[in-house]
Amino acid sequence: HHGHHMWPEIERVTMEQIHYARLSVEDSVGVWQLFAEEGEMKMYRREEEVNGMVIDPLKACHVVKGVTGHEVCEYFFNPQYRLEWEATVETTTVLEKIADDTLLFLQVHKRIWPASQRDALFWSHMRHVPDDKDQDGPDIWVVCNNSVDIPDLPANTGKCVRLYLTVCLMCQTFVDPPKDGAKVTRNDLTCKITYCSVVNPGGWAPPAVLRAVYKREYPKFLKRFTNYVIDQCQDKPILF
Ligand SMILES: O=S(=O)(CCO)c1ccc(-c2ccc(C3CCCC3)c([C@H]3C[C@H]3c3ccccn3)c2)cc1
Repeated sequence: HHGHHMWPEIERVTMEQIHYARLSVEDSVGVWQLFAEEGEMKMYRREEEVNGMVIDPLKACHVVKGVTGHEVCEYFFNPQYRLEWEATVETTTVLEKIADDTLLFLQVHKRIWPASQRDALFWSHMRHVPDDKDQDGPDIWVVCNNSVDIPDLPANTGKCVRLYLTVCLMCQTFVDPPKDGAKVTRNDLTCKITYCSVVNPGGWAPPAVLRAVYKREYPKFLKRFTNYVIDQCQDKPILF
């Protein structure tokens, strides 16, 4: 797939998003506000507007027991599971298989009152980031979603307003080695999840309204997704 014309952008955006996901909210540029906290899940946002449109960057940090980062990324990436956990997506279509780990999606999102209905055209790339030099480096899996413009699929021609997104789901897996060489079980697994997203709604909506929708929808979204993965994995062999 390295011959695909989108590949240089996919490579650049994925590596850039991994860099930003790894920055802790403490030492990141700009002020992150904690706007939601539920158990291990902490959600931060920065208030940013472009041409009067809210595009608040979001960073969510979550810790989930009993699954690996590979499993979390697989359920996020693979279109066959999408409609089982994505409550705000009406239809999802794979327009092109760029590679086994890279797909081009066209998604129609459900209308979220009072905003008009949105669609999104984006590539989605899943990658296992090799450990650092030493063996016990972090075991990281990521999925990066990034909007693209395709002349044959122009924005805003039908009923939907085209939104623009850059999303990165980064997962780090930790295994607590069980006593005396016993087999690793799901109880020994901890997955540290960092979810970063910037969504440009593509058309003006009242900032206060959009921020209320973000505040309500993002915690629901990440909780529903992670609970879905835990549920799907619990009686399956571990995928490291
Ligand atoms: O992680 S993904 O790549 C998963 C791919 O399926 C992803 C997640 C979320 C969105 C999305 C799309 C539309 C909206 C807004 C914009 C104006 C009106 C709706 C929002 C804001 C409202 C926030 C939100 C957060 C989570 C779920 C839905 N709604 C988010 C897109 C892609």
